[in-house]
Amino acid sequence: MTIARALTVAGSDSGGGAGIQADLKTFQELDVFGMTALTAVTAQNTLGVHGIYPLTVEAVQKQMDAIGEDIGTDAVKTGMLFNSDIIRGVAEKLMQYKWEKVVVDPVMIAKGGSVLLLEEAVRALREVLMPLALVITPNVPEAELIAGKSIHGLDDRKEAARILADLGAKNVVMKGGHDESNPNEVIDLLYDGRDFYEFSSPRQETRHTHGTGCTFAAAVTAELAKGRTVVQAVEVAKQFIQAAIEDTIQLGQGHGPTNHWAYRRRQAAGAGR
Ligand SMILES: Nc1ncnc2c1ncn2[C@@H]1O[C@H](COP(=O)(O)OP(=O)(O)OP(=O)(O)O)[C@@H](O)[C@H]1O
Ligand SMILES: Cc1ncc(COP(=O)(O)O)c(N)n1
Repeated sequence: MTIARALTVAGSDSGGGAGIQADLKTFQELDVFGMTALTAVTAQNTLGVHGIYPLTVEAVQKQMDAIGEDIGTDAVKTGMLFNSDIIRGVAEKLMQYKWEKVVVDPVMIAKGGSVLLLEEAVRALREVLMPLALVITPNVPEAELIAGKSIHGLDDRKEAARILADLGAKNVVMKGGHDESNPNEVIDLLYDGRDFYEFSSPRQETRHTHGTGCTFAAAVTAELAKGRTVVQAVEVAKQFIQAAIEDTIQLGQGHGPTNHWAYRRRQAAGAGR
């Protein structure tokens, strides 16, 4: 039996809703064998981030070597990278192993405001990592910072997507969760350097959205690992995150995690009809 493989290079969320925990759960639910290279450990729950403990560049690179020299991978996702040294170290390994299906989720700030990417690292993200990205998945504040442009509504998002593509990302998915210009819908916008594609869903009224960004990007990565096109992968990821947000599981006292089982259960229920 052959199985698609995916590697996530990201931080650990002890609360299980975001970071490598969200990525592994998503890979598993989409029938992809998940592997990890940890960049940092966070002490985190639904109320916020209570501690950040970054790993050394050597530790991150050794983990990537362990995968590259033995198991290999069909796609790679990057999440919380924390500082410019880690970004440069990760970029070096992506090039060494010629991993080309690379999804960069430019994680910067956690829900409660904690900094998951130091300010000094934004330049390295822009200059070193973005040119290696097959897909980059910024939310609105991340896109504003990378593109150096304020964003209000869909036209601004399109303009920012063009700027990000000019920085080297082959495909840009501008996520719409933070775009409050449309109160009824969440539109994720894909730009492939030529055309725009819109993926829309009803906006859910919920505070249980911790880890939506990680989960969405992990689903894109899993589908790419299985050989889907970028458009197909984003389509599945949108359905996956919509199900995970709708079928809420209500854990913790703050921003709770999403439901990583929901998509598979819906598929199974649909197949049984
Ligand atoms: N209220 C919502 N209703 C439906 N879908 C949503 C909602 N909020 C976010 N999403 C979806 O979740 C994914 C992540 O979107 P968002 O723009 O919030 O990214 P993010 O800010 O990186 O995530 P997070 O808020 O977890 O940090 C996108 O696919 C988006 O469409
Ligand atoms: C370790 C870690 N990585 C990423 C995020 C952001 O998660 P998201 O933007 O998906 O809510 C997080 N809160 N913790």
